[in-house]
Amino acid sequence: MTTRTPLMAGNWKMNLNHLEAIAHVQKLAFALADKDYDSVEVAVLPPFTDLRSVQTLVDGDKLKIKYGAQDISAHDGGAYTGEISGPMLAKLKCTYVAVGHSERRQYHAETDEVVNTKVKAAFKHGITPILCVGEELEVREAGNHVSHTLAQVEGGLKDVPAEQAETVVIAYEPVWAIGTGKVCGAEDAQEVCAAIRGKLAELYTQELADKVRIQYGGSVKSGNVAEIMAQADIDGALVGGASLDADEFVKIVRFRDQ
Ligand SMILES: O=C(CO)COP(=O)(O)O
Repeated sequence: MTTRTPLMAGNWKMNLNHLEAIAHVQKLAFALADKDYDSVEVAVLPPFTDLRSVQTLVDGDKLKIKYGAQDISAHDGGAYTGEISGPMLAKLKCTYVAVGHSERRQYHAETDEVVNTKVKAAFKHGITPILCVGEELEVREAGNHVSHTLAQVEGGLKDVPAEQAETVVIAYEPVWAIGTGKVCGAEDAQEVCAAIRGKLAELYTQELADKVRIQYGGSVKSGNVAEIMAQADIDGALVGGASLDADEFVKIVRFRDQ
């Protein structure tokens, strides 16, 4: 049997300045016990301006919490005003980076091609991409949610070799469930996550597909996380709003108690 350690990651989006970030991570560190980290990997994805502060705290206090960024430049350096490169994130010891979040696709016109170059940039610098995929409401209503999402998986992983792809994290986040309070039904989420695993098996091997962690994201809270995590192909959650409340995020990490 494959054992995939669940990954609970808090995507803070554009919330919490660096001082608030320190206070928030300290609260999480205080509340989480060693036994929590034994069975779940816990990560936060703060804004870029918080990363150095979070790194200093995690290093200084030897915290088990992991952290990462919300985006990465496709380029390693140069005249790209406003962008943050893989080497910069690697220097900050980021474990993860979210790539292709629907808000980047929507507001920054990120295509699957752009997302693919960012996935490759992350791997090049030893950072694990959390490849975000998921359909808009019209797509689901038209019944095309599976094919739409699988095309994003295939596009995001184009020409990514198996030895890298086996460590990718995929986050299935139906756009209509993000920040809306409308959680995707656990079985509906499972349908798409199982199809994503099937696609990975087709692109690579079943063995590789069985290793990859697939998260669900979209209005995850302590009240619905247990049902979501009970699904066979869901290996964690990418949590937006609820991750800004430390107590609530800790309850999500302890989904087995909910
Ligand atoms: O986009 C999300 C995480 O990346 C989900 O956001 P919410 O949990 O606020 O719906």
